[in-house]
Amino acid sequence: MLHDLEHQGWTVSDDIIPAELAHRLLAEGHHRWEEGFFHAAQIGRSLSQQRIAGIRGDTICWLDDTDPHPASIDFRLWFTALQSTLNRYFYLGLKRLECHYARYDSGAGYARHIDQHRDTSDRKISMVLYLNENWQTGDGGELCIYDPATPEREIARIPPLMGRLALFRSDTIPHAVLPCARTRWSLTGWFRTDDDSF
Ligand SMILES: O=C(O)CCC(=O)C(=O)O
Ligand SMILES: [Fe+2]
Repeated sequence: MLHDLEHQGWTVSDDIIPAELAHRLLAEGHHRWEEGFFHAAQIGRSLSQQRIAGIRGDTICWLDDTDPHPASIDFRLWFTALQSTLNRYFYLGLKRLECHYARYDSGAGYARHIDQHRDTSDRKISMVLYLNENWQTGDGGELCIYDPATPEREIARIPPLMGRLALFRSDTIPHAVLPCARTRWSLTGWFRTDDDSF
């Protein structure tokens, strides 16, 4: 996995996250959704933020340090250990992960983009954990990875299966979410090199 991340800039694993943790995270996502904690996702940063549903159709719910949800707390422990591994292996100096639930309604997707914002390089590694049970071929919603040198060229199409984890470089890897045919759940995060601003 680390080898692929190093050499091709992205990697996928189906067994790195404990299955019971993924199921608890999905249940927690449903709960947060039902309680009304999701809001429309935006594109870009602060003042330039805009919502263009045609480009990015998900609604999101950020995790924060003070969340009392047991599954989130366990997930935080888990990705902190992953962060240590990435730092040991790549000397990246990662300090924290910012992370949100994402829920794509049927018909929604996310057009091709790169995760690192133009004016800051603090996002180093992107992580997406998929939380969809019984996802079928016709359900769409695949993560598409494109060639960094030729962004029109698709090099992988990854169905968002329950417990699957994708990791990729935030600065170089163009990717997109194809429109899904049913509700699509995930947790998306970015390992960053800056301190929390609070
Ligand atoms: O959910 C995915 O597969 C990718 C989401 C994504 O690219 C993003 O939120 O920046
Ligand atoms: Fe992205």
